[in-house]
Parts: sequence; structure tokens; C-alpha cells
Amino acid sequence: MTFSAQPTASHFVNGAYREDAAGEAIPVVYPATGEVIATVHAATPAVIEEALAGAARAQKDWAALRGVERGRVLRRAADLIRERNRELSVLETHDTGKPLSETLVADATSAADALEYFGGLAATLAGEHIQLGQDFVYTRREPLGVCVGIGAWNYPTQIAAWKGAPALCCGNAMVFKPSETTPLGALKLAEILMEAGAPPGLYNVVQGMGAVGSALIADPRVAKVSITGSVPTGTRVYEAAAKGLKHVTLELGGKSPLIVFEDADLDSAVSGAILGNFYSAGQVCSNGTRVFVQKAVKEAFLARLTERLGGVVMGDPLDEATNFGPMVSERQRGIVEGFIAKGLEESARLVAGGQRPDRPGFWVEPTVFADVTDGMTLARDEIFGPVMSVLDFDTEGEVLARANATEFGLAAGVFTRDMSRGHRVAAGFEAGTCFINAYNLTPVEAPFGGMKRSGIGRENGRAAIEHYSQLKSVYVGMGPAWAPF
Ligand SMILES: NC(=O)C1=CN([C@@H]2O[C@H](COP(=O)(O)OP(=O)(O)OC[C@H]3O[C@@H](n4cnc5c(N)ncnc54)[C@H](O)[C@@H]3O)[C@@H](O)[C@H]2O)C=CC1
Repeated sequence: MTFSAQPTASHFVNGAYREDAAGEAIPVVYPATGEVIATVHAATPAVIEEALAGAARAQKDWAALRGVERGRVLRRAADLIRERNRELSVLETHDTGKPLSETLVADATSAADALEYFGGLAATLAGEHIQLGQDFVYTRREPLGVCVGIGAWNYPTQIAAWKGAPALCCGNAMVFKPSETTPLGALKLAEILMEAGAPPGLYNVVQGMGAVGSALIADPRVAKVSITGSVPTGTRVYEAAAKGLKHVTLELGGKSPLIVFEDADLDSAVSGAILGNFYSAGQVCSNGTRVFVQKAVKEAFLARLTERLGGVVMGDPLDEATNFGPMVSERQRGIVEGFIAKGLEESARLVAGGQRPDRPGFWVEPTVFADVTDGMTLARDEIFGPVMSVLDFDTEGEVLARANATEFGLAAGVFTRDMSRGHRVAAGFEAGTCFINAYNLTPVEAPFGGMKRSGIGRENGRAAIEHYSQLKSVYVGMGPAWAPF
């Protein structure tokens, strides 16, 4: 199968597509049909070396540019992405299986937002002046150097840009390794950045599994790694980075709570729960998969939710009427089905879905369990699929304690018409990204990231600048230097 915008080789290194067939072949499978649509090769040591050497070379001159000049390149890339949104979205749909109705609005466009936002910020980066009598100190905000980005498979283009845009904004170069499951989108970003005026070597993409990721992190030329992935992988990356005392950003998993109080606008709360469980077929790290519903409205909530699930359209992802897609891979479908079986075994009440639709590809129906209790596997483990667990609660204090009783802390949401309660509950959440009467909206202007085992550092917003730059203090003596002898 071919489609427009298909990348022409496995890697993008030093400003050009690069192939090395000696690397392990990685089939790219279209999740909606199971068809192999492309093959990429894992990066060989030669490709990794070219990427790192090229990045190190490009970085110094890039950092020496004025912020406004760096920003111009990023903003041009944003414009090119928007012009080509449809073809990039079709590519993203093939890479991930997500319906085109989603990829048209949430993937390449989100990458464009990041490039536009950090393109704008680039010219504003500045230090401060600290007067000390006649002497003074000034600070310089400097880049870290060569940064490595490692992606997960659920938002391949968005992740490539959420890491690349702030890195380049601050004067760094990047070597990005996409997930081996969805290797295509990042290549287009690299191509477009070049076309927008980025120097060769500034943003490279190399393919491969974990071994390529760890080879990149171990290289002494690398100053920082930012990974989006699971907690076990994030932990390994943190350990590897610690060996070289490298900077890290970890965007990891979650098991986020979504609390619906009895005074909530129920339709709006149902929308929040749908967005927080079934968008991208549930393959979103910040999903609110533990839906706590106050007892008085529980059955009404479930009835409305079941009714709304009648609007699910599973079909050809390229048909814009389709609003629900398959799992990214056969493996992920197996994991999700395992959790559904476990829910039934542990006597959760299946309210909707739970079946594998009779069609090719890796589909699982949107699934809702009710009467889930805190100790059940469904309520404890991250599933990363379209499985919502509904739990009951009585009081605010009780539900907040239960919501926080998890090792994760990525996101949390609350639906209520009582805004003092909304803010009080948001303040009480142990989570990095919280929502009141909304869910899963992650605009580039707002910092995004996790507390506890869900991560370290923040992406997006001005906060990301802190994680892609370092401060240098320069003390300036205005008089003769003093010494005791
Ligand atoms: N917090 C966030 O922003 C997000 C978190 N995730 C999490 O990601 C997971 C799903 O994505 P997957 O791709 O299956 O995650 P994963 O953890 O298996 O892999 C993530 C990436 O790390 C690479 N990798 C694996 N071992 C490595 C090693 N030792 N050193 C360096 N790199 C290594 C993989 O090749 C892949 O590119 C979910 O658990 C989800 O919660 C996904 C999306 C967003």
C-alpha cells in the first residue's frame, strides 16, 4: 500500500533520508487491517554515529543564532505542517490506526502548535541582571547541547514535536527515536524542519527498538534525554541517564481518576469520561480510567453513557465518519483483552462492550465496567485501551483519598457545579495535570507532565524551557579583585 507523504527511507540524518539495510527489518503494520504498509530498518552503529556527530556539529552554530532567527525556522515549519495537514494526517492514520477524524485535529496540528508556540518563545529567552553594590551578576540561558528524544506509539508526530520544538527553541540539536511500532510520522517532521531552514543535522530521526535508545543515551555527546513511554522503560532510561548525570524528562504512564459529583452537569461529565477513555481507542497516557461517580447519580450516569456509546462508529479509519479506531497492534489488543477477562474474573459488572468486533485489524469495542472496587486489577493497572472502570463513592474526603491512592500521578479530573469544591479537589489531587469540568485537553500553552511515578519534568508551556536549557551566572567585578594575602 502506498499513500502520499510516505517517507522514502528509514532514517533522516544530516538533512537527508538515509537507509542502511543491514539494520534489523521492522515491519510497519496498518492496525485497521493488519496489512504491512512499509518496512524500516533499525539504525546500525554507523547510522547512530552519523546522527550524533551531525547533531553535535549543527548545534553550536544553531545556538549562536539570535532567538528570533531560530524561532522563524520553527514557525515556518508550523506553517508547512498546517498546509499539509491532510496528507500528514493520512500518514498518521496509517502509522497508528487512529481515525482520520482524530488525526486531522490532534496530531500534525498539535505538532504545528508546538512549533509555533516555541518558535514565538525563542526570541524571548533571556537572563537576568542582579546588582551587588557596584559589582553585578548576569545570567545567561544556555542550551544543553545534543538532546535525545524517545517516543511512544500513541502520538508519534505530536511527541516528536513536543520534544523537538522546545529543544530547538533553546538552541539544542536533537536525535529522535520513534517507537518501533509507529516509525513514520517523525520522519516527516524532520523533512519539514529542513525545508523550513533548519541546518542539516539539527533534527535527526533514527529508528530502532530499546537497544538503539540506550545506545543514544549512553553516548557522551548526549546531554539530555526526554522519553514518553511506560514506567518500567522510563525507570531504565532514568538509570542509564544517571550514569552520565544527564538531564531527563520522563512522561510516563498513569491510572488517573475522574470524579463525578452528584451536582455535575451529567451530559458534560459523560463527555469528559468518553474523551478520557475512548479517544484514540483509549491509548492516551492521561486517560481518566477510574471514573468515580457519586452514588446518587451512578445509574443515571451509566444509562446516559450507554446511550452515548450508541454513537460509536467503527469503520474505515480513513472515512471521516469513523470516530473510533483499532488498537495500535495485535500485542496491545492482547493486553487489553487480558484486562477485560480479568475484570470479568474479578466480578466487575460489564455494562458495555468487551468484545472483539468481527473485522480484520486489531479492534476492541469500547468497554465499560461498573461496580469496580479499588482493589481490582481494572482499578490498579494501566490498561492503555478502551476500558473504563466506574467506581462508586459517598463523600468528597473519601473519594479524594481513594483517587490519590495510586503510585501514578499524571492527570486527574473533577466534574461539579460547585466551583469552590472543584478548586478544592483540584488542589488536593496528587497529579501534574488536572481538569475541572473538562478532560484530556492539553494545549501547548499549558505545562503537561506527571507527579509520583508518572514522570519528571514538564513538557509544553514556558515550563519546558527550564528542561531544555541551563543557567550560567557571570559575576562581574567592577573594582580591583580582593584577596586575603
Ligand atoms: N506520559 C505521557 O506523556 C505518555 C505516556 N505513555 C506511556 O507509554 C506506554 C505505551 O507506549 P510504549 O511505546 O509501549 O512504551 P515503552 O515504554 O514500551 O516504549 C517507549 C519507547 O522507549 C523505547 N525504549 C524501550 N526500552 C528502552 C531502553 N532501555 N532505553 C531507551 N529506550 C527504550 C521504545 O523503543 C519506545 O520508543 C504506556 O504505558 C503509556 O502510559 C504514552 C504516551 C504518553
